Amino acid sequence: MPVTGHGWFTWPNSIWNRANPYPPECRSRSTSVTIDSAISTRGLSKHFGKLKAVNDIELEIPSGQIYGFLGPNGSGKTTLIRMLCGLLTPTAGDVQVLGLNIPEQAEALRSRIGYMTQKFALYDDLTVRENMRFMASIYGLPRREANQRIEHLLDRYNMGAMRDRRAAAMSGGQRQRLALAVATLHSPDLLFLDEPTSAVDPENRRDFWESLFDLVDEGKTILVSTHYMDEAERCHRLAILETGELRKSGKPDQLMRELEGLVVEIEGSDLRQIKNQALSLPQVRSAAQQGLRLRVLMRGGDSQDPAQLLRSALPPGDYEIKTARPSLEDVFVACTAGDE
Ligand SMILES: Nc1ncnc2c1ncn2[C@@H]1O[C@H](COP(=O)(O)OP(=O)(O)OP(=O)(O)O)[C@@H](O)[C@H]1O
Repeated sequence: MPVTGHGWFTWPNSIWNRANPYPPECRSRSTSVTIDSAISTRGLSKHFGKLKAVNDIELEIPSGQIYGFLGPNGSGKTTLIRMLCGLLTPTAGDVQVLGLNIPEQAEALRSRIGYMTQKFALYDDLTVRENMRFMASIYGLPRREANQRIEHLLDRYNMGAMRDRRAAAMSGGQRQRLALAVATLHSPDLLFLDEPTSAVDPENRRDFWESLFDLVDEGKTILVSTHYMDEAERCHRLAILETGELRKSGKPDQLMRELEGLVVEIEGSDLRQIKNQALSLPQVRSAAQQGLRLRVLMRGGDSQDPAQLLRSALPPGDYEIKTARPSLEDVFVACTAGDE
């Protein structure tokens, strides 16, 4: 039967089998990794010609958690994930994943990770069960074990009734569930999810995240890339990326707390005009309207209370100024060039 999808493990074996595809200057210098780290990188870089797609990234990703890469299009999320999986050779740096040096030991890593791409990598002409059977054979699962896993996952992800449906005839949310089932068929310790919710509606996104927390509850580690703030906020920890650089990392609530006192909301009429006036002040980093309010991020470093400062700096008018709780979007704006 002809297939139209692109399976991850159908990529050339040469990717995996090269004895040591790493350039000598970036072979692993250290083999020590703390027991709680699923992933550890030092000076990790990938350059495509002059473009620094990923530049000098240091990461320590704990096991048993959901770790997020938050960044806009082109910030290097996919490139980073592909290097961590051993699918792309770094230009420089050290990578350890599950205690293995990558890419040298990528072959040994292969059976311990699952990878779900934003396009879901399904075979449209195969049914749900055929997709699963095919991937089980690629993972090398014995027939009996494969059948048990397939039945378990069909049940777990509510796909029993659609087992004979072709992937092409499934909705976005159903395809997403199938892609997650396929990526976890071989019970990997570590899951890489590259923008897994970009093609699904909010309800399916919510269910999908619940499934991720179930997997974490079973001891899995999950690395997920996203450009949605609300998704990033669900992660235990995250790294904010921009133009291949790591701008900030930490727990979402800790990152938001760091901005406490610097976010101000203005409610009133003529918000577009107030926005321009606010942006002309040197203490204002950014201003963006959200419904009936103008959200203003201040630069900090000033001893005066930001709300008070704005009240005295803006011309009098029919509006109210209040300090607001920082959001992850504020964190993102504060640590990227999004305000410029
Ligand atoms: N094989 C390649 N050759 C040349 N440039 C590349 C290659 N792969 C990625 N890039 C470039 O590297 C940069 C980072 O791309 P990457 O796909 O990693 O970003 P991303 O954050 O995953 O983006 P998106 O959210 O759009 O998927 C981009 O400028 C991209 O064009």
